[in-house]
Amino acid sequence: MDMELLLPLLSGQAEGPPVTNVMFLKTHKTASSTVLNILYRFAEKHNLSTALPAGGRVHLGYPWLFLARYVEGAEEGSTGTPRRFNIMCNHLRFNLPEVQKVMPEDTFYFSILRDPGYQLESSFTYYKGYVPAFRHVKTLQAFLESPERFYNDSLVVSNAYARNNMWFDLGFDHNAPPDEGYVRARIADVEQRFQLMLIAEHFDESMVLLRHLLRWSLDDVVAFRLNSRSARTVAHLPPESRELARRWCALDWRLYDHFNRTLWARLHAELGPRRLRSDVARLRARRQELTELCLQDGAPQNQAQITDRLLRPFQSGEADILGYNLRPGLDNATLRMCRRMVMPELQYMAHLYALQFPEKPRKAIPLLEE
Ligand SMILES: Nc1ncnc2c1ncn2[C@@H]1O[C@H](COP(=O)(O)OS(=O)(=O)O)[C@@H](OP(=O)(O)O)[C@H]1O
Repeated sequence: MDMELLLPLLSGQAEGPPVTNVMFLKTHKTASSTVLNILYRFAEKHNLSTALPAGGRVHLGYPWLFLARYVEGAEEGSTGTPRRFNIMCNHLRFNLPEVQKVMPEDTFYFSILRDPGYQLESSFTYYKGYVPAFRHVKTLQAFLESPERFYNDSLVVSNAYARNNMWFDLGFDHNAPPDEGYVRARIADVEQRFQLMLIAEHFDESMVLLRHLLRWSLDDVVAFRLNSRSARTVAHLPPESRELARRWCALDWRLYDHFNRTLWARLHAELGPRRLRSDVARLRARRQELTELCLQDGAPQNQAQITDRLLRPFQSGEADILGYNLRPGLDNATLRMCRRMVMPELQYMAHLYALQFPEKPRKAIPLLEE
């Protein structure tokens, strides 16, 4: 008997080649940069094409609804139709017909959600000076006590980060009243298009299911936490304020609550509790191994501590965004692998862009040009 053929079955891995056409809707402040790193690494490893922002841009037209022309090289397809890509994962506001112009028909669609009680706090710190609704209020608690004093719903686009940001990213009206029929209809739309919605609070379980559905290897979905804040810049809201945040972002709360429940139902249906436990344990053990192999001090560092400028993450608002130093003395192959795991989003995007479009001017990364 050919053991090679049996191996996927024995390890519980679904049969068939890995899925290589993938669209990830990168929502905001939801652990989406960690997922993007996973997708960029997969694209590079398999020499896949990625739908990258055109020219000097760093996202795909956000916060405007996505258009195919925001993608570099989309217009270069044969017979007048846009070119198709394997992987799409940069920030965009979802607009299915335009996404379908650049992604193949058999694309796997997925996204990630986070409890708005935490997502909004992360957003407040990160976008404090940028979002009109946050600009003139000192704390999120003060904002949540009387949001109508600070929030002008006619500033639809610039205030998108201040209310129901995930709903907005999905392309819906984030100021709509949370009426039952409306909410259910939009959730049904998401269910119809997206094969999977990950949950940031259950990141490892989410990765295990993603890996199973995409038939990827364990290392493909092992990642370090990217874009996290130092403890100093995280505000711990009291439970009442968290509740207010969930009420203020009622559309996001309904979305999150629904997909949190369906994630667990799917984990049990697709994997079962024993396999889930053992897969999560394997994922964590492998991450621990790679932490010891790759990272100096095994923990994230702030901007000033990161010695390699190319590994410094973009900073925003009042958030102190952390990155990593690599262990010195790594051999070339290990260094290459570890470097990609800690490379911040903008730098990795510029790197992929240069690989994919060698004839075009390099993407300029502002924070690296001091
Ligand atoms: N693996 C994992 N599990 C759970 N949470 C994680 C993970 N990776 C990143 N994070 C947290 O996600 C927050 C950053 O989100 P994003 O990368 O989506 O931000 S961004 O919109 O791209 O700027 C940021 O949250 P805050 O620290 O609360 O700001 C990260 O700490």
